[in-house]
Amino acid sequence: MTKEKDVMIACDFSTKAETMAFLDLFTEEKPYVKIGMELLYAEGPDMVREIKARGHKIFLDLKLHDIPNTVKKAMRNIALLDVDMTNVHAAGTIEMMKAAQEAIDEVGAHTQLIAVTQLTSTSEERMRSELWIDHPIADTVQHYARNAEIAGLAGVVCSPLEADLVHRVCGENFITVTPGIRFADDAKGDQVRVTTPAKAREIGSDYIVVGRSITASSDPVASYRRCIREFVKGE
Ligand SMILES: O=C(O)c1cc(=O)[nH]c(=O)n1[C@@H]1O[C@H](COP(=O)(O)O)[C@@H](O)[C@H]1O
Repeated sequence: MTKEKDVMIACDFSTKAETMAFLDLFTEEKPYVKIGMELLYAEGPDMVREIKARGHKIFLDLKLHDIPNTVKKAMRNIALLDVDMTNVHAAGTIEMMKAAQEAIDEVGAHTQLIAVTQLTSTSEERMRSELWIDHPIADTVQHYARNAEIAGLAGVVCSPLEADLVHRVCGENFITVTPGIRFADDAKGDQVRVTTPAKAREIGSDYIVVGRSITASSDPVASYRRCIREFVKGE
């Protein structure tokens, strides 16, 4: 079975006006968009409904991490928006991830739930010295992915460098959504575990999440198309 691959644009803007002006640039395609905390906290859920009504698929990235009961209730409200994808932190435990999935199932939404394994801005050194996680990052990612699978989730967020490792433990149908994407000549910024769209394809990511390499580009549509060519089409 060939799985769908796609490019998600991280719309990390602070206002609706900015976001809509950005999306208006795309006259020929309807990119999969990721809406995060910055925009949701500023503009509220109506913004999500509006972008959905314009025909975009939406990954609502709110990274829930709390006690199971609170996460379940919050996830119910996300599920009612019927977005295509949303996420929690795998560090919240299997019980918390199960509670989140239950909320989606109870609402009957088609939303795919995925779990963040280790943020792409985290290094192994920082995990050891600050978080006291004394395991290689790849092992932690694999272990958290397995926990997400046990909880019944559809996949994980991980670095593109780890997509293959995740598929090896959780199978090819388990979705890998991978931020930490940069073109070879781009600045890394706050990201640590990064690679290019072409390399992400080679390693086996299912979706790449691309923010600044598209949104801060002098020609965002051209940069988006470059991601599609390199990652989806393998050209
Ligand atoms: O869940 C995410 O989307 C996410 C997880 C992660 O580990 N790393 C990560 O960068 N992200 C998000 O992916 C986007 C990456 O943006 P750029 O670094 O600008 O490409 C941001 O919106 C982050 O919030």
